[in-house]
Amino acid sequence: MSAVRLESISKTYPAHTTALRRLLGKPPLSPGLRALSDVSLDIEHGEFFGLLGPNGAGKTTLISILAGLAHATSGRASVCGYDVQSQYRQARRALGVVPQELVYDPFFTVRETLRIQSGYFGLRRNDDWIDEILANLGLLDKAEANMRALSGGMKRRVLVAQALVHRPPVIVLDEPTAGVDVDLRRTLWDFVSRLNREGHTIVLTTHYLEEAEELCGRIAMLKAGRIVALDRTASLLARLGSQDLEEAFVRIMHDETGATMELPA
Ligand SMILES: Nc1ncnc2c1ncn2[C@@H]1O[C@H](COP(=O)(O)OP(=O)(O)OP(=O)(O)O)[C@@H](O)[C@H]1O
Repeated sequence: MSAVRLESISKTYPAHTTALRRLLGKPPLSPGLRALSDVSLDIEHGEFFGLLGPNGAGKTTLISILAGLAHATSGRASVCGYDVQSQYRQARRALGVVPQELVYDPFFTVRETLRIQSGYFGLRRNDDWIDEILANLGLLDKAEANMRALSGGMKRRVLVAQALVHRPPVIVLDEPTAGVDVDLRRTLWDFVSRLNREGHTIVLTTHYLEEAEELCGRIAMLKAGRIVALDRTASLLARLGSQDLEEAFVRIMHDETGATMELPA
Protein backbone atom coordinates (compact mmCIF):
# COMPACT_ATOMS: atom_id res chain seq x y z
CA MET A 1 0.00 0.00 0.00
CA SER A 2 1.40 3.39 -1.05
CA ALA A 3 1.79 6.36 1.29
CA VAL A 4 0.11 8.53 -1.36
CA ARG A 5 -1.77 7.25 -4.39
CA LEU A 6 -3.22 9.46 -7.09
CA GLU A 7 -5.28 7.76 -9.78
CA SER A 8 -6.15 9.83 -12.86
CA ILE A 9 -6.83 12.97 -10.86
CA SER A 10 -8.33 15.89 -12.79
CA LYS A 11 -9.54 19.14 -11.33
CA THR A 12 -11.47 21.91 -13.02
CA TYR A 13 -12.25 25.00 -10.98
CA PRO A 14 -15.75 26.25 -11.74
CA ALA A 15 -16.21 29.10 -14.17
CA HIS A 16 -16.44 32.60 -12.81
CA THR A 17 -19.94 34.01 -13.05
CA THR A 18 -22.15 36.63 -11.42
CA ALA A 19 -25.28 36.08 -9.38
CA LEU A 20 -27.30 38.05 -11.98
CA ARG A 21 -26.12 35.90 -14.88
CA ARG A 22 -26.92 32.78 -12.86
CA LEU A 23 -30.40 34.18 -12.13
CA LEU A 24 -30.97 34.94 -15.81
CA GLY A 25 -29.74 31.47 -16.78
CA LYS A 26 -26.92 32.96 -18.85
CA PRO A 27 -23.61 31.13 -19.33
CA PRO A 28 -20.62 32.15 -17.20
CA LEU A 29 -18.35 34.95 -18.40
CA SER A 30 -15.28 32.72 -18.45
CA PRO A 31 -14.84 28.97 -18.90
CA GLY A 32 -13.75 26.79 -15.97
CA LEU A 33 -10.03 26.40 -15.32
CA ARG A 34 -8.51 22.95 -15.68
CA ALA A 35 -5.83 22.95 -12.98
CA LEU A 36 -4.99 19.20 -13.11
CA SER A 37 -5.29 16.73 -15.98
CA ASP A 38 -5.15 12.99 -15.43
CA VAL A 39 -2.45 12.96 -12.75
CA SER A 40 -1.44 9.48 -11.58
CA LEU A 41 1.30 8.90 -9.06
CA ASP A 42 2.36 6.51 -6.30
CA ILE A 43 4.58 7.67 -3.47
CA GLU A 44 5.94 4.84 -1.35
CA HIS A 45 6.35 4.84 2.44
CA GLY A 46 9.60 6.42 3.55
CA GLU A 47 10.21 8.37 0.35
CA PHE A 48 11.40 11.99 0.30
CA PHE A 49 9.46 13.10 -2.76
CA GLY A 50 9.63 16.41 -4.61
CA LEU A 51 6.64 17.89 -6.41
CA LEU A 52 8.00 20.61 -8.66
CA GLY A 53 6.58 22.95 -11.25
CA PRO A 54 6.31 26.61 -12.18
CA ASN A 55 3.73 28.97 -10.63
CA GLY A 56 0.22 27.80 -11.40
CA ALA A 57 1.27 24.25 -12.39
CA GLY A 58 -1.21 22.71 -9.94
CA LYS A 59 0.97 21.70 -6.98
CA THR A 60 -1.14 23.36 -4.29
CA THR A 61 -4.32 22.09 -5.92
CA LEU A 62 -2.96 18.55 -5.67
CA ILE A 63 -2.06 19.05 -2.02
CA SER A 64 -5.50 20.55 -1.32
CA ILE A 65 -7.12 17.45 -2.81
CA LEU A 66 -4.98 15.21 -0.57
CA ALA A 67 -5.91 17.27 2.49
CA GLY A 68 -9.62 17.23 1.63
CA LEU A 69 -9.70 21.00 1.11
CA ALA A 70 -10.63 20.63 -2.57
CA HIS A 71 -12.41 17.83 -4.38
CA ALA A 72 -11.08 16.28 -7.56
CA THR A 73 -13.43 16.61 -10.51
CA SER A 74 -12.55 13.02 -11.39
CA GLY A 75 -10.13 10.34 -10.23
CA ARG A 76 -9.25 8.96 -6.81
CA ALA A 77 -6.70 9.94 -4.19
CA SER A 78 -5.69 8.08 -1.06
CA VAL A 79 -3.28 8.53 1.85
CA CYS A 80 -1.95 5.34 3.49
CA GLY A 81 -4.71 3.43 1.74
CA TYR A 82 -7.52 5.71 2.97
CA ASP A 83 -9.64 7.40 0.32
CA VAL A 84 -9.47 11.17 0.85
CA GLN A 85 -13.22 11.54 0.34
CA SER A 86 -14.98 8.41 1.58
CA GLN A 87 -12.48 7.87 4.45
CA TYR A 88 -11.71 11.51 5.06
CA ARG A 89 -10.99 11.26 8.80
CA GLN A 90 -8.50 8.42 8.52
CA ALA A 91 -6.84 9.98 5.48
CA ARG A 92 -6.55 13.37 7.20
CA ARG A 93 -5.13 11.78 10.35
CA ALA A 94 -2.40 10.14 8.27
CA LEU A 95 -1.40 13.50 6.79
CA GLY A 96 0.37 16.58 8.17
CA VAL A 97 0.21 19.60 5.88
CA VAL A 98 2.39 22.69 6.13
CA PRO A 99 0.45 25.22 4.05
CA GLN A 100 2.05 27.78 1.80
CA GLU A 101 0.14 30.71 3.26
CA LEU A 102 0.74 32.01 6.77
CA VAL A 103 -2.56 31.26 8.47
CA TYR A 104 -2.77 31.62 12.25
CA ASP A 105 -5.04 32.73 15.04
CA PRO A 106 -3.68 35.98 16.56
CA PHE A 107 -5.37 35.40 19.92
CA PHE A 108 -3.35 32.38 21.05
CA THR A 109 0.17 31.67 22.18
CA VAL A 110 2.35 29.20 20.32
CA ARG A 111 1.73 26.47 22.89
CA GLU A 112 -2.03 27.12 22.93
CA THR A 113 -2.06 26.93 19.12
CA LEU A 114 -0.37 23.52 19.23
CA ARG A 115 -2.66 22.26 22.00
CA ILE A 116 -5.73 23.33 20.02
CA GLN A 117 -4.36 21.62 16.92
CA SER A 118 -3.79 18.46 19.01
CA GLY A 119 -7.42 18.72 20.15
CA TYR A 120 -8.64 18.60 16.53
CA PHE A 121 -7.12 15.13 16.38
CA GLY A 122 -8.54 14.11 19.75
CA LEU A 123 -5.13 14.24 21.45
CA ARG A 124 -4.93 15.35 25.06
CA ARG A 125 -1.79 15.49 27.18
CA ASN A 126 0.36 15.92 24.08
CA ASP A 127 2.79 18.32 25.80
CA ASP A 128 5.84 16.05 25.76
CA TRP A 129 5.68 15.74 21.98
CA ILE A 130 4.80 19.45 21.63
CA ASP A 131 7.93 20.32 23.64
CA GLU A 132 10.04 18.05 21.44
CA ILE A 133 8.70 19.67 18.28
CA LEU A 134 9.25 23.16 19.73
CA ALA A 135 12.84 22.28 20.69
CA ASN A 136 13.60 20.82 17.26
CA LEU A 137 12.23 23.86 15.48
CA GLY A 138 14.02 26.37 17.72
CA LEU A 139 10.71 27.58 19.16
CA LEU A 140 11.04 26.63 22.82
CA ASP A 141 11.71 30.21 23.97
CA LYS A 142 8.65 31.39 22.01
CA ALA A 143 6.24 28.84 23.48
CA GLU A 144 4.37 31.42 25.58
CA ALA A 145 4.60 34.23 23.01
CA ASN A 146 1.47 35.39 21.28
CA MET A 147 1.23 34.35 17.65
CA ARG A 148 0.79 37.92 16.45
CA ALA A 149 4.07 38.92 18.14
CA LEU A 150 6.13 36.47 16.06
CA SER A 151 8.13 37.34 12.98
CA GLY A 152 7.12 35.81 9.65
CA GLY A 153 9.81 33.13 9.85
CA MET A 154 8.79 32.19 13.39
CA LYS A 155 5.14 31.94 12.32
CA ARG A 156 6.25 29.58 9.56
CA ARG A 157 8.01 27.42 12.14
CA VAL A 158 4.72 27.21 14.06
CA LEU A 159 2.93 26.09 10.88
CA VAL A 160 5.45 23.28 10.58
CA ALA A 161 4.95 22.40 14.26
CA GLN A 162 1.16 22.37 13.79
CA ALA A 163 1.46 19.87 10.95
CA LEU A 164 3.40 17.49 13.21
CA VAL A 165 1.35 17.47 16.43
CA HIS A 166 -0.48 14.24 15.58
CA ARG A 167 2.70 12.46 14.38
CA PRO A 168 1.39 11.90 10.85
CA PRO A 169 3.15 9.21 8.79
CA VAL A 170 2.95 11.44 5.70
CA ILE A 171 4.11 15.05 5.85
CA VAL A 172 3.43 17.48 3.01
CA LEU A 173 5.35 20.74 2.93
CA ASP A 174 4.07 23.34 0.46
CA GLU A 175 6.96 25.76 -0.10
CA PRO A 176 8.01 25.77 3.56
CA THR A 177 11.14 27.85 3.00
CA ALA A 178 9.60 30.69 1.00
CA GLY A 179 10.99 33.87 2.52
CA VAL A 180 12.76 32.32 5.49
CA ASP A 181 16.33 32.80 6.62
CA VAL A 182 19.24 30.38 6.34
CA ASP A 183 18.92 29.44 10.01
CA LEU A 184 15.37 28.21 9.69
CA ARG A 185 16.16 26.38 6.45
CA ARG A 186 18.92 24.44 8.19
CA THR A 187 16.84 23.76 11.31
CA LEU A 188 13.88 22.74 9.23
CA TRP A 189 15.75 20.44 6.87
CA ASP A 190 17.66 18.80 9.73
CA PHE A 191 14.39 18.06 11.50
CA VAL A 192 12.49 16.96 8.39
CA SER A 193 15.40 14.73 7.30
CA ARG A 194 15.42 13.15 10.74
CA LEU A 195 11.67 12.49 10.52
CA ASN A 196 12.26 10.94 7.08
CA ARG A 197 15.03 8.70 8.46
CA GLU A 198 12.61 7.63 11.20
CA GLY A 199 10.19 6.45 8.52
CA HIS A 200 7.97 9.43 7.75
CA THR A 201 7.12 9.98 4.11
CA ILE A 202 7.89 13.55 3.01
CA VAL A 203 6.31 15.32 0.05
CA LEU A 204 7.88 18.67 -0.69
CA THR A 205 7.00 21.45 -3.10
CA THR A 206 9.57 24.15 -3.53
CA HIS A 207 10.92 26.61 -6.06
CA TYR A 208 14.40 26.21 -4.52
CA LEU A 209 15.61 23.51 -6.85
CA GLU A 210 18.96 23.05 -5.12
CA GLU A 211 17.05 22.10 -1.96
CA ALA A 212 14.93 19.62 -3.91
CA GLU A 213 18.04 18.16 -5.56
CA GLU A 214 19.75 17.65 -2.23
CA LEU A 215 16.77 16.27 -0.34
CA CYS A 216 14.42 14.46 -2.71
CA GLY A 217 15.16 10.91 -3.83
CA ARG A 218 12.43 11.10 -6.46
CA ILE A 219 10.79 13.95 -8.27
CA ALA A 220 7.64 14.67 -10.25
CA MET A 221 7.43 17.77 -12.40
CA LEU A 222 4.08 19.29 -13.18
CA LYS A 223 3.45 21.60 -16.09
CA ALA A 224 0.03 23.14 -16.70
CA GLY A 225 -1.59 20.44 -14.57
CA ARG A 226 0.12 17.44 -16.18
CA ILE A 227 3.03 15.32 -15.02
CA VAL A 228 5.84 15.86 -17.53
CA ALA A 229 8.64 14.12 -15.62
CA LEU A 230 8.69 11.44 -12.94
CA ASP A 231 11.90 9.77 -11.94
CA ARG A 232 14.61 9.33 -9.36
CA THR A 233 16.49 12.61 -9.07
CA ALA A 234 19.85 11.10 -10.05
CA SER A 235 18.37 9.21 -13.03
CA LEU A 236 16.61 12.32 -14.27
CA LEU A 237 19.85 14.32 -14.23
CA ALA A 238 21.80 11.49 -15.87
CA ARG A 239 19.22 10.93 -18.59
CA LEU A 240 19.08 14.60 -19.51
CA GLY A 241 22.82 15.06 -19.13
CA SER A 242 22.06 18.04 -16.88
CA GLN A 243 24.53 19.43 -14.40
CA ASP A 244 21.90 20.21 -11.84
CA LEU A 245 18.17 20.10 -11.26
CA GLU A 246 17.67 23.71 -12.29
CA GLU A 247 19.08 22.97 -15.75
CA ALA A 248 16.93 19.82 -16.03
CA PHE A 249 13.86 21.75 -14.89
CA VAL A 250 14.36 24.48 -17.48
CA ARG A 251 14.87 21.92 -20.24
CA ILE A 252 11.77 19.96 -19.32
CA MET A 253 9.59 23.05 -18.94
CA HIS A 254 10.72 24.38 -22.35
CA ASP A 255 10.34 21.04 -24.09
CA GLU A 256 7.51 21.66 -26.54
CA THR A 257 7.12 18.04 -27.64
CA GLY A 258 4.87 17.42 -24.63
CA ALA A 259 6.47 14.00 -24.11
CA THR A 260 6.30 12.66 -20.60
CA MET A 261 9.71 11.72 -19.21
CA GLU A 262 8.85 8.73 -17.16
CA LEU A 263 10.89 5.77 -16.07
CA PRO A 264 10.10 3.18 -13.46
CA ALA A 265 11.44 4.26 -10.06
N1 LIG B 1 -9.74 28.30 -5.68
C1 LIG B 1 -9.42 28.47 -6.95
N2 LIG B 1 -10.33 28.91 -7.86
C2 LIG B 1 -10.03 29.07 -9.15
N3 LIG B 1 -8.81 28.82 -9.67
C3 LIG B 1 -7.85 28.39 -8.82
C4 LIG B 1 -8.09 28.20 -7.43
N4 LIG B 1 -6.94 27.77 -6.83
C5 LIG B 1 -6.02 27.71 -7.83
N5 LIG B 1 -6.56 28.08 -9.00
C6 LIG B 1 -5.88 28.09 -10.30
O1 LIG B 1 -5.43 26.75 -10.57
C7 LIG B 1 -4.14 26.78 -11.19
C8 LIG B 1 -3.15 25.97 -10.35
O2 LIG B 1 -2.92 26.69 -9.15
P1 LIG B 1 -2.06 26.10 -7.94
O3 LIG B 1 -2.15 27.07 -6.80
O4 LIG B 1 -2.47 24.71 -7.69
O5 LIG B 1 -0.60 26.12 -8.58
P2 LIG B 1 0.82 25.96 -7.89
O6 LIG B 1 1.59 25.00 -8.74
O7 LIG B 1 0.67 25.61 -6.46
O8 LIG B 1 1.43 27.41 -8.04
P3 LIG B 1 2.48 28.23 -7.10
O9 LIG B 1 3.84 27.67 -7.40
O10 LIG B 1 2.34 29.63 -7.59
O11 LIG B 1 2.07 28.05 -5.68
C9 LIG B 1 -3.75 28.26 -11.34
O12 LIG B 1 -4.09 28.68 -12.64
C10 LIG B 1 -4.62 28.95 -10.29
O13 LIG B 1 -4.90 30.28 -10.68
